[in-house]
Amino acid sequence: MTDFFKYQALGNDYVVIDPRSTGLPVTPETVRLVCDRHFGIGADGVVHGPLADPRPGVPVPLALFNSDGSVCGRSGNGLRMFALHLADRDAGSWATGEPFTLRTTAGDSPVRILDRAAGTVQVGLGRPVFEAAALPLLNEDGTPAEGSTLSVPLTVGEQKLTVTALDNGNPHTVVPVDEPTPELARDLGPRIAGHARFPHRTNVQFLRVVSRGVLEIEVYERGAGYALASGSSACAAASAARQLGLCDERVEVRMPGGSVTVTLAADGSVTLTGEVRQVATGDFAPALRALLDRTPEAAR
Ligand SMILES: N[C@@H](CCC[C@H](N)C(=O)O)C(=O)O
Repeated sequence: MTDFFKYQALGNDYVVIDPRSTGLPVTPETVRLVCDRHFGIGADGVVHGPLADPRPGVPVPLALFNSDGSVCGRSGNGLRMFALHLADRDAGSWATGEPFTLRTTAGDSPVRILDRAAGTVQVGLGRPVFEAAALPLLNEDGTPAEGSTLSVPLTVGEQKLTVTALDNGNPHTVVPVDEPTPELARDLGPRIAGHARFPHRTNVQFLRVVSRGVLEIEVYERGAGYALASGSSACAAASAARQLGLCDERVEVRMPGGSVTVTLAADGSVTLTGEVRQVATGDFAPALRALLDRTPEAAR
């Protein structure tokens, strides 16, 4: 039996916990401890699945968690890592390169392993929604905002920003800037992510349009903090740039951990393609397993 399978996508790392390999109770507390980079395995999040026996042609359910223990509806990188996990562990129809579907609280996402040796995996994230109610977004007075979220004003402390917000299974706020830097993401990112106008919080991308075919972003993730890469963030930045008329239907999105390709179809649906790699597989040491089994939820 194997307790965990660790993967990364351009440095955005997740621990896959497969209930067929371990009986570990996956709760917000156990996720926080597993993701702790000093006392646990260390990761930006956990993928828990499959939550039902995988059957060809049937969406495979799974759950996604950020490193702070919060549940998230979709993870462009997490879904692609789990797809590779199914191919690595189960082989068969999961490894043929034929598309299959993963199911999370945000809905169904088609995935496809394009090149197993190179770790090239693709996921479809559907059509993003640029509506205030979808995020949700509040007005400054705390009432629910309505209408489009393209180029809306957002005051953060003394700064008056113009941002584009959207939902692609997760809430995102794209901030066009002249120069995205890690320092900017670490400083302004959390103040936007936890802004009172986002009652569910938001992921944040600082965007520079290099050309109509190349975008550059720095990412501060809701529930995980500064990230070297993020799949749904790359898709959010590309979708916003497309809506604002700033990029073509196929763009390279550059992040500190590397680049992905985002394709924006005429119907608005978004597809992400990029590299995913397995990092490690292993078992929790008895001391850690004892702590994981003793977390409040696990103890119930
Ligand atoms: N890293 C993920 C996004 C994870 C979820 C996000 N932090 C949220 O809470 O919405 C990705 O690659 O999409």
